[in-house]
Amino acid sequence: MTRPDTAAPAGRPVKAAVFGTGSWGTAFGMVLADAGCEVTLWSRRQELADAINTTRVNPDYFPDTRLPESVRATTDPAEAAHDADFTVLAIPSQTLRGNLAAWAPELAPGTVLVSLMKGVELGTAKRMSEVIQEVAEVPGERVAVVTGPNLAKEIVARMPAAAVVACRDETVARRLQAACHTPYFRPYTNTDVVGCELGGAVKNVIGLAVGIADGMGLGDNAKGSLITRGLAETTRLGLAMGADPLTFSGLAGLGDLVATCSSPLSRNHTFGTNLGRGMTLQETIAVTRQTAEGVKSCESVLDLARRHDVDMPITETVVGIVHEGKPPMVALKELMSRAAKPERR
Ligand SMILES: NC(=O)C1=CN([C@@H]2O[C@H](COP(=O)(O)OP(=O)(O)OC[C@H]3O[C@@H](n4cnc5c(N)ncnc54)[C@H](O)[C@@H]3O)[C@@H](O)[C@H]2O)C=CC1
Ligand SMILES: O=C(CO)COP(=O)(O)O
Repeated sequence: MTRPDTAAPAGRPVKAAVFGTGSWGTAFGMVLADAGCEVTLWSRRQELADAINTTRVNPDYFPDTRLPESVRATTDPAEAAHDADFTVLAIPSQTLRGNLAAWAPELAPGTVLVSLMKGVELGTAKRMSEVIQEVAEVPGERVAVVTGPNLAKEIVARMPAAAVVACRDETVARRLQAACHTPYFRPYTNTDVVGCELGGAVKNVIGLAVGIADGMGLGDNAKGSLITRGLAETTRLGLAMGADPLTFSGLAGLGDLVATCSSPLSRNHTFGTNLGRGMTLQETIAVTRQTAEGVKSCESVLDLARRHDVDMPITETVVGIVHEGKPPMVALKELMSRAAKPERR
């Protein structure tokens, strides 16, 4: 594939480095390769990089999926980053700052940094694109976000999905859109980076809430109510932070929320279900082998809400259950007995 814009040198394929060889890093690396990019995955572990290079399979995450020939792996950040047009970050949100500080000196000049992460940093309440700009010292125009209803296990099976590619600079968004567009993966562009990132981070928290309700056996009316009111509180926060409210009725908002809240493949939903069934936090953490971002980000989302003076009762309830040991039944009673109010306020 030649580069999708005239600004880039012609004559070689688009190159992408993907830092993080877990579920989404591996799956998105496959999407990029299927779209014609040359992809280098960065892995923490040599055995995993070796396995990918020799068997074309990531045995830890997708043992039944053969990765395209144009995907290779390395543990050397400089080798992964070399000459990359896109540098994709797919690690747990709370580890981004430290990791990126180490990788920053190796980044290819002019590379576009792409966040796949759906979290908010604890302590600073910063979105991932803000952390990237700060640590890599790049302008917002060189930072993009890919988000939407993209459960990695379905993507590696090449099942159809749409997504959002967001960047303040629409030309950059279009370049990335072209670099990851395949017959099964349909990316739309958006310039509302704030809204797209908030949609992804808060849906994990609402996914936990819906999971808890499912685990408690509260039924589908409760689920529909939580999804809708969850979207309402996400939109309230977004408005306070300057996002476009329409973003939340799109793929980064409603689309992702519906997929997460209805799928047993969602780690956040499953985490919540286990809590709702009566497992303790420690037991639930022990059986969750992958990243469930909402568990940490519920606190940073609530922090953001307080900084912007926004009421987020479902997020507050999730923090109460997950981090303050509040029994789900007590939390439910509190949520249901809040003062009556109009729907749109
Ligand atoms: N799995 C999915 O379906 C989707 C995940 N995401 C987001 O992508 C991000 C990554 O999630 P997944 O790939 O699913 O997680 P994962 O748990 O499957 O993989 C995380 C990867 O990061 C690495 N890692 C863990 N701790 C690290 C550290 N301290 N330093 C460096 N590397 C570390 C792991 O070795 C692994 O390669 C999250 O923010 C998640 O919300 C977004 C869309 C879909
Ligand atoms: O973000 C996701 C789908 O788009 C994945 O959700 P989980 O992290 O809850 O598995």
